[in-house]
Amino acid sequence: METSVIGYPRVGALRELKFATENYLKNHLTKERLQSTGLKLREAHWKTQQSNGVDFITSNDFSFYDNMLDTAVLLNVVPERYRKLGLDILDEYFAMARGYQGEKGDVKALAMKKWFNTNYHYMVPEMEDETKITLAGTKPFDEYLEAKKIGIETKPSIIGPFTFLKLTKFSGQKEERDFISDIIQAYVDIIQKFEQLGTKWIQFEEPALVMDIYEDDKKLVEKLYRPMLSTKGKLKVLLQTYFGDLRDCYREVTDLPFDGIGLDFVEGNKSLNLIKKLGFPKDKKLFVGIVNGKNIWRNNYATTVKIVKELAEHCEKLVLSTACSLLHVPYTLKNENKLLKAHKKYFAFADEKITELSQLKIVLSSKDPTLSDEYKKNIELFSQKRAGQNSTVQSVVSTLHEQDFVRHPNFEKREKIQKSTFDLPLLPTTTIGSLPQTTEVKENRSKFKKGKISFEQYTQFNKEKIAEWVSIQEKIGLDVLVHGEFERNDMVEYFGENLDGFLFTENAWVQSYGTRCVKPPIIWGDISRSKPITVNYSVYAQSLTKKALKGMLTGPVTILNWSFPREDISLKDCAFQISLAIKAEVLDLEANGIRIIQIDEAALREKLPLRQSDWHSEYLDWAIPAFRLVHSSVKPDTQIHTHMCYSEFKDIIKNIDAMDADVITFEAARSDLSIVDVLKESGFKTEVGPGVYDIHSPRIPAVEEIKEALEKILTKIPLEKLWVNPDCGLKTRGENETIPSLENLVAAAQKLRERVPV
Ligand SMILES: CN1c2c(nc(N)[nH]c2=O)NC[C@@H]1CNc1ccc(C(=O)N[C@@H](CCC(=O)N[C@@H](CCC(=O)N[C@@H](CCC(=O)O)C(=O)O)C(=O)O)C(=O)O)cc1
Ligand SMILES: N[C@@H](CCS)C(=O)O
Ligand SMILES: [Zn+2]
Repeated sequence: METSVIGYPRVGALRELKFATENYLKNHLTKERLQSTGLKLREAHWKTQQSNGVDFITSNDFSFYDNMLDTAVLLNVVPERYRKLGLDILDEYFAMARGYQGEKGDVKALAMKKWFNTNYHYMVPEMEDETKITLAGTKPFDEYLEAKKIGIETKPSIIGPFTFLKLTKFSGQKEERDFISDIIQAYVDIIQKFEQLGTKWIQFEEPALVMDIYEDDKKLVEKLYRPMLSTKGKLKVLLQTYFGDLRDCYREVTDLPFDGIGLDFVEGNKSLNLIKKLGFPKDKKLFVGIVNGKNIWRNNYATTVKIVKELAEHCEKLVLSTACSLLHVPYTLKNENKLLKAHKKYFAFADEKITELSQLKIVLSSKDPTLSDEYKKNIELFSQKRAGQNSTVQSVVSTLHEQDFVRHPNFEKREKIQKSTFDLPLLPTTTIGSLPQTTEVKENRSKFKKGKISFEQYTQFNKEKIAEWVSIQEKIGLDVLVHGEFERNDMVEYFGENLDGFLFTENAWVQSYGTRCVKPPIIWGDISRSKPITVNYSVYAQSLTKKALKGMLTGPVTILNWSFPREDISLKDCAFQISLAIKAEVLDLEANGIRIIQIDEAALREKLPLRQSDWHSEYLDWAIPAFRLVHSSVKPDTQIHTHMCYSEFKDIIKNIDAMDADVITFEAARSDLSIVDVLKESGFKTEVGPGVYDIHSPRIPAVEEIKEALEKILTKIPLEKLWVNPDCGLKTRGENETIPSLENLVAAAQKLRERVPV
């Protein structure tokens, strides 16, 4: 039996690529040094997989920013505004990713969106009417040859044409169908080029096939792949799907002349049944996605062996594979010195997952898999009961009542009460919470963690920073202030560190977008709060100003979705446990005089099933209540805000309104304010702050630009419902970018207020 890895992480076990790229972007590192860091990482990654006996090692899974962006550049899908800058290829690439403001021009970045149901974000390709799709790059070929040079035959991976088209934005009059013949030709050229290079296998990634697929899409798949596959000669083609199953198009896909098809048996609930019911073509290899690429718990060998045995009855050629790219898990447990052995043995990061693949290969190749040592050890591990139970929390969750999820009085009454309590101007200005995490802010935390400074010194620094920024915010003229989140490494990891039931890591970084990474905490046991978490800093910050200052919390669904969740209890129960802990924090903030509390639910959509038919039964029916439970007991004049970013909101907008917050801020500028139409059409009741500028770009938005955005929004949203704020938190920005941007935001709001008759 062979093994395959769909993709390997790329940022470096110690985030080498992040630091090199950020230094290059600050002009602290040459292009050559950046390129050589990339090459070293690629080689190391291939060798790790080779030494673990992986048979299908992927190339072109590396990227300096994002694979979707790489594919766009490869296919010549580069909007004219970036070409016009006249930059070299790499800098043009970064301009698309981050925007550009300099001597050559001023352009915004491409839109950024969540990659299916993960916390990874991709750059949205933009097709203009003038775009001519053609094979315009050499990256996949170059990287294939690099691996070959060191003696490793890889399967190059490229986002497939179906997924590429489905995730692309068409900015002109032309539509998807106008680009089909060109995209086919470009992919034919890719196939032929690999054929010439003597490549054995190529992988097309098509996660969009696990979404709801209708007749038109099935026809499109056929239209794209038939001609592509007719030119493949000796080259073998693997169609790799992940994040779900192919229930809508299984027959059509298996009828196409692929040489291998990769299916997901972790998230693909129906994959096994599809094969049992409809069979699997004898001439194709089935790549069995069985090692979870998104969570860090060890693979259960008994379950895997059972599934593989069942599959073997229907398929002749099986290849064991990861269920998706390992991009979504950290590199290795080897760099975790603080996790106890007793905990570590339950986990598998990317490298340990590769070891699991090689163990499973041996286990499954033996006559009786159940007799092998590795199998027995694994059975033993899964038979042990883990510590970490909290019966009080379990019993509170089990006795929750309908009324626990309802806030009184209703929204309309609260809105009136709050308008008079807060007496804010029209178009109140605010920010999303975090303020620049400068080198000093990070150093302060790092010194405290290493024991170089005391808790008092650490806290004192944060308080000084808060005081400095309360004063800056007042000077800028913002109406509702924030304390700045200087004490937080991350909005989820921080709460994980302060709640019972979580474990944390030292180096378990996972890429979220571009050079930015997160260290998701691990949910080990039942979750509870033993002490107030944010009250001291919030109360201190509020004491410095007469203006309202928002208490800042992360919501239960987001804490759950951006952690590595347990697999032994339901997500619903786990979410409710977190709700109760955050609810206690909300009530403490309120009791200590904090009158506006923001409960971020940036990841609300993340675990929403990719298929609409599964939404309610599997997710929304507990995710929305989980949020309502957190704020249902606050007073009518306590204003509850929430915030969301980088997701598709359109189809769940009514559910978002049903969260029953008083105000919601959305990321919008990065996706062309498309949310505004949705808000209007849905009759959204909650007050809203669609972000008026993109915070992931170093660009400083001009007053006029923000004013225009606001004017556009005001054609759809009533003036008295509108808040003015950036897209998301400002932690990734420098102070020199943040202050002028916020000054311009306040000036834009001011100009519009002046036009309103009193
Ligand atoms: C808002 N978003 C978030 C998402 N997911 C989260 N879990 N959190 C989010 O805020 N998803 C959607 C969006 C966009 N995604 C992100 C993700 C990550 C960042 C980000 O800025 N990440 C930082 C790391 C943050 C952190 O944990 N910092 C730690 C450690 C800092 C560190 O590296 N220290 C080094 C020194 C290096 C240096 O830079 O000086 C050391 O100690 O050796 C901390 O501050 O303690 C990143 O840099 O990637 C933003 C948006
Ligand atoms: N309060 C958080 C939300 C990010 S989604 C922040 O401002 O960083
Ligand atoms: Zn956000």
